[in-house]
Amino acid sequence: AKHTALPLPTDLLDGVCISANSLAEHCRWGTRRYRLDSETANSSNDGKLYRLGWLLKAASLIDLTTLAGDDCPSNVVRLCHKARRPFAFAVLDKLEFEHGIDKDELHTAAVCLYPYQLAAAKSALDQIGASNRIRLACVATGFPSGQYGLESRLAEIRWAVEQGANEVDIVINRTLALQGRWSDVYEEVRAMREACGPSVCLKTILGVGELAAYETVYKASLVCMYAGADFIKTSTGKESVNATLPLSLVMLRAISEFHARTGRRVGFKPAGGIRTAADALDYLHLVQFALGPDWLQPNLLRIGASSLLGEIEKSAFRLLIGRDATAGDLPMA
Ligand SMILES: O=C[C@H](O)COP(=O)(O)O
Repeated sequence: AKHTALPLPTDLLDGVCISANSLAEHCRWGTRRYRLDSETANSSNDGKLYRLGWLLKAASLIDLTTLAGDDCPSNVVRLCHKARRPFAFAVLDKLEFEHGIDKDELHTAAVCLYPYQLAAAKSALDQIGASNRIRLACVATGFPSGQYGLESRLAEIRWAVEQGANEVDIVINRTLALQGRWSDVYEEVRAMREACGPSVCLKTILGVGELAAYETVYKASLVCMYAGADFIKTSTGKESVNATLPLSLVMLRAISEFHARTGRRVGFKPAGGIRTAADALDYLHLVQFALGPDWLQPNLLRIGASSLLGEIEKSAFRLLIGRDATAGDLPMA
């Protein structure tokens, strides 16, 4: 069951103060720990398997995204196929025959699109028998700016749900957040929660790069969770600053605070600018450190990314096949 809104405690946002130093220290440490260099990974079998395991985990958490003005059914259908078979056949065969991994179990968590592309994606996923494995996510509410009247933003959500979206990624109204009008942010997100209905997953995008201060990111995170968000998401990918480790840590601390106060587990979705395999592993580590290993599963963690999967595929190819992939090795990338 998806979350419902809870009343916003009146003193919730009083005295919030976040030290930039503690965030920076932790994020530097996190980065060092998971960046196995390719030499270590190639020379030691343990290092190789360790890295491979984390790469497969990262791939399984991706919301494979296309959000371009020139999206058409052709690239949307290819994206759905890629989500279902994320790696080249040479990689899948090695994983199956040498590591006992069932290649049917390897796929991304979701595809994420504009609402207009939902019909094409839904029919592609149905056709390849993947609708029960890969979630159909779409952005809504005047993405990416959110600078539209509430009624039209709510109508977009309803239309997306009618088109078959299982998950809706809304943007919060950054104007209200920057003005500190938290009860208005809460009411808007609560209305969006209602527009999704009880079975559609609501992800709230904060647009952290536009929120100006760590405290604002923390408060926006809490307000969205009280309003019924199932996930809080960093960014649209369209701001000039998107996901970063320190801003993510602020959101993870808010998730932890919310969990302590209410017993509810809310998911986290870093998105925007996460491109390399090492970036992805940094985020997995950060989440594991801040919230524990329970959060490393698709109902509590997603990575929103358009090009990351191709980089993970190249890393997996190098580890398993022992050379760099050429364009012909990765036909659908
Ligand atoms: O939600 C996902 C983001 O829009 C993707 O951003 P990206 O293209 O920088 O990976």
